[in-house]
Amino acid sequence: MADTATPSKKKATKGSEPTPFMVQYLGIKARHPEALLFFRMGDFYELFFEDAVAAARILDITLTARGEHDGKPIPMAGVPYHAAEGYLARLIKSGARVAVCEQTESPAEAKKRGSKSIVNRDIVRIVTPGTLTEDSLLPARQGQALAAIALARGGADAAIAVCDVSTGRFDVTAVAPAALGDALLGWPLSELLVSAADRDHAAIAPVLAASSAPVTDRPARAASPKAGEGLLKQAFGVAALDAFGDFSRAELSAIGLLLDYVQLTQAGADIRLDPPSRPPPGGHLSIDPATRASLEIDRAMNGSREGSLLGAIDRTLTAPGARLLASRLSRPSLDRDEIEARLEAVAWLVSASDSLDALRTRLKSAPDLERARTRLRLGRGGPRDLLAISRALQAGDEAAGELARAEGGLPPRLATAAETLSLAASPALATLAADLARALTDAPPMLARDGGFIAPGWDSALDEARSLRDDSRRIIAELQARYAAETGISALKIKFNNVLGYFIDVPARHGDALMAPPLSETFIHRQTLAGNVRFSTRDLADLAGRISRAEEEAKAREIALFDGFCARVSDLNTGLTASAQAIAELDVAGGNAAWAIEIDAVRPALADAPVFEATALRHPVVEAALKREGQGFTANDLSLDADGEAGPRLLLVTGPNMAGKSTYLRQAALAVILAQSGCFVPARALTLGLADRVFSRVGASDDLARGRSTFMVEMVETAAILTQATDRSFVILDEVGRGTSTYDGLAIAWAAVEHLHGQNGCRALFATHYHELTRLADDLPHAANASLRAREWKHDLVFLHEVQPGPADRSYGVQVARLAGLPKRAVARATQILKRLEADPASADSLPLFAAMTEPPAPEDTPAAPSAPSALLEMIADTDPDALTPREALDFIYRLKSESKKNLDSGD
Ligand SMILES: Nc1ncnc2c1ncn2[C@@H]1O[C@H](COP(=O)(O)OP(=O)(O)OP(=O)(O)O)[C@@H](O)[C@H]1O
Repeated sequence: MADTATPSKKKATKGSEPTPFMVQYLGIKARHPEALLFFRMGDFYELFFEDAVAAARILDITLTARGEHDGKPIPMAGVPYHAAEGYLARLIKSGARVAVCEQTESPAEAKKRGSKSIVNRDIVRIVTPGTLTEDSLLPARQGQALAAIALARGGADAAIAVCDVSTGRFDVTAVAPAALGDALLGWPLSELLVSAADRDHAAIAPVLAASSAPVTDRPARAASPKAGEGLLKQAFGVAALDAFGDFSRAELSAIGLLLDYVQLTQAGADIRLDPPSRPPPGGHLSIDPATRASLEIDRAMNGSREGSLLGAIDRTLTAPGARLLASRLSRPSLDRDEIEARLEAVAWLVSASDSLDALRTRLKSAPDLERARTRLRLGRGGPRDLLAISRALQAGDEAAGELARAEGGLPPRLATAAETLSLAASPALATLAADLARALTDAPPMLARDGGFIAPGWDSALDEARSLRDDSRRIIAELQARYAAETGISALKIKFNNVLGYFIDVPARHGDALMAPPLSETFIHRQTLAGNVRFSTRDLADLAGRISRAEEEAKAREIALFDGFCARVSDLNTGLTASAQAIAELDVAGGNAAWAIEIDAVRPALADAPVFEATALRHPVVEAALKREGQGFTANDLSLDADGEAGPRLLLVTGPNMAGKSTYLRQAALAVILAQSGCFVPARALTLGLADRVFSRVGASDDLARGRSTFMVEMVETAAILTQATDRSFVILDEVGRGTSTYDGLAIAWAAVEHLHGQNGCRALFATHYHELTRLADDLPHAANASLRAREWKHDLVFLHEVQPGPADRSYGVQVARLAGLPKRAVARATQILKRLEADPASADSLPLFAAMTEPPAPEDTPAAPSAPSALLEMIADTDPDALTPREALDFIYRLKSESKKNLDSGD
């Protein structure tokens, strides 16, 4: 219930003296002026002053006014407590942060301190984009990262600290200051912290400018290495940091910045993170944001997951598994042993399909253990989180059992995960899982205070309190029957409401009888309404007291049991973390195996040499899209070797528009990413020397938000590639130079190819429409040409999507334009111009080309009038699909194929 000390009209101040309520409000607000203050008043969170105006605008809720301050009305807006999460989500999404201020005592407690006392309140949490834990505010299948960056030794050293407060993950990495931006890549960043002292440093400013996540400034003192060390020791209850390894000053500074903020946003509550982990020695395959976007790794161009690589390959069944897969695809590995271990697990499951099916059936029922246990540790969990832990442990144990049953030895990854999940090997977790399964009801409420989640039979004190409560209810029913008999009023009822509590209710016409002796000795009048009169009795009051005491006792007992379980969860945190990770590991291996079987993918072979040798490689996303439309995908080979031995270092890819150049380029880059993430690849075979970076520059796109033109974006990205690619990198460049005039574009593309080939020395694919570039293959020792085949057939262009050695013969741009529906007149004119240009390139400068067309050109290449049906069409028309056996249908397809080949070969 709210206290009454709201800024009501009556209590409004006329002059400068604020009400006690206002003093409390302003005092709390002053502690976090940058956050919107959600001020708890009874069943609402109220916002005042500018906060109310901002929230009303963002949430589209009513802005009212309540009372006055400094002689002016106080703007006010409110959201119901029970629906607060949805409003919070919208505020956070709009970039706001919210300080949640709760009542820390009941109005009754406040009254005890004095009749005019107002209820004490305090901030319990600051909700920011990087510190969410609620399921409803977080995408289940995606992680979130709160990162802090810091410098030390005058900017000579740098470090990042990253955590996910919803799962407890905590990572610390020392990096070169120039590599700070790279080190942040691949994290699903939702908030970035920086110290005011570092903000303008040359190594930091560009990182902040490029950050896709909101940046939060923190005072310099929060980034002191000393403070970082202190917080780290305090958070993990250790006297010395030896257990975690050595930390540099920059690392401690980043840790300090991060932990201080976590503590601040949890309003000083204990920090609940897992011990800090360091990155693998080799680091990760680095993928910059432009490459990530153009390869559509976790998000398609339109921003959705569908159409992305992740969307196409994700077959995981649990939320932790989905998050692990997303993080692996975002930060593929550079560590050959690690990659082989992941691949080994997938390969084993691919070959043991019975175990795979059984494993996946078990994992299907595993809830999000990772986030559930973190919420419980943060004091934000509920009975449903306890149930999630019990069910996940159970499912994990069953999954481990399925693997243990399989014949032959398990690969190390699966064996370790199965061992971790086997409850027989972890008695404490086994007991916790069993206790929770017995103690909890099947569908417990979200919040512990709603009660009713402990099953009967678990706790005798609770059962006793409940039976007392239920008993009392039975006694009330008996009392009602007795009073009805004694008074002769059959309509007499015992009812309950929040104002009177339990009372006796009779129709108005019987009221007088109860108010007159002798009944008035028993019945005490409470209230007269239009149609009813209400009474109480001493017995009823006694009983009501017993019921409410029993109810309170039952509730308190349930809360105590809940707290007990939370403490056990906290004590078993290390084991639960390991279980959550093991479930994710099994789920990713199982999901990858299921996908590999489904789309016929193979295990990539890893090599020392910087090669990429693929047979029948496919593009997983384009193939899936074509399959949905009932069309097939043409697989292609590709052989590259940065050393120039097993194949060219750089391949120039030409071919008509729409022939499949971009697809060919991208599928190669995606194969590198898939393989180094530990996934199989859609090919018949792939041998890969690990790449340190993948770069992609595909298609032109404006970055209007940052005020850059298409061409500028293209050049900035190309520059990044030419300056950063090493001989271990893998680069795809598509139509670089297209965004400017022909000669400038050609010159830039030319120089880029030479640079990649001679300076960077990396494996590269370069798609271009500049035919002149194909000559480079003659001059550069490790460059070669390849092209995508297309055929003209009956005035139409047929794309074969097959890659062949050598440059494309011509570009077919005009034919593609016709396919796209350019008006016939324009197509005819384009053909005319093209012919002249081909005959005499110098004519581009001479007149009639750009003069208006006076005479329509002869429509020489407009499609012919419908010709006699081709043999192919006749064959199809003559066939009745329903009359064919499967075998005949297959034969028919072969005949169609051979007929179509005849047509194409004859150029018909
Ligand atoms: N190997 C393939 N097998 C089947 N269909 C393909 C294949 N490659 C590409 N396609 C189809 O062709 C379409 C165009 O491919 P893509 O964008 O790669 O062509 P492009 O040569 O790069 O075109 P442009 O030069 O106009 O950019 C794809 O959307 C896909 O539907």
